[in-house]
Amino acid sequence: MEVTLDPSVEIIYNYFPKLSDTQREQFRRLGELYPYWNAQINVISRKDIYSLYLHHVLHSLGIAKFTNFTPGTRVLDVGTGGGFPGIPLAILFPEAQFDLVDSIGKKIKVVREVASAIGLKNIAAYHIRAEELDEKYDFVVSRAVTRLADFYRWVANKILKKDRNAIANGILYLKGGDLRDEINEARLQAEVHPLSSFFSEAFFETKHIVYIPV
Ligand SMILES: C[S@@+](CC[C@H](N)C(=O)[O-])C[C@H]1O[C@@H](n2cnc3c(N)ncnc32)[C@H](O)[C@@H]1O
Repeated sequence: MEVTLDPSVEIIYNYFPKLSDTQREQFRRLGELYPYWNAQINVISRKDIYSLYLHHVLHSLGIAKFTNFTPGTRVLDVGTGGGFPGIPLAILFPEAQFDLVDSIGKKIKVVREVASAIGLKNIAAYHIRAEELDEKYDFVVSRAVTRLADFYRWVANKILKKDRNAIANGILYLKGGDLRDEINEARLQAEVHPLSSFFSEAFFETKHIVYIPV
């Protein structure tokens, strides 16, 4: 399906200038695959698909400006929807291993189709509720799923004890808006990092990464 995305994939290349040819091609292909799949199974609002690279791909990669994932790191993306933030992160960190889960099966179909079309080998996608998952990971990433207090209850027991990265294992949650109430409600020791310190576009002025070491 032909749609003109604004901005184009160049915004990803500009913020991540060291990508390999394979990674550049994988990011470019997302601009064809998501409009195609989204027309059949809604994973991004119809209007927002034009902002795929800014609102979805680059937003997901905010986590990669905050931390790297060393080879062998295991990452769980809870409530991944069509694959955000999991798919952009799996492209960027081909030697880390990503499990993407969602409670809606048809969204997982989109994740599998996109991952397979771009030859992503470091992803597995499962139709399962986060609370039912019985695995452990170095990091749990997520965007826009539920309030932090509930989220923490779902995933705190899924974090491996032994750290293998520069930052301690834990939760990396992409959030917008005022977070103080949510963090206080959850009684968590959380660090809030504004994405505007990594990206200059106005979209990121209200966006944050919440990092909760577990
Ligand atoms: C607003 S969407 C966000 C999707 C994606 N993370 C994104 O940012 O584009 C929230 C997603 O969380 C999923 N979800 C909600 N509760 C869940 C649970 N308990 N376990 C797994 N997925 C869940 C929903 O099915 C939905 O796809």
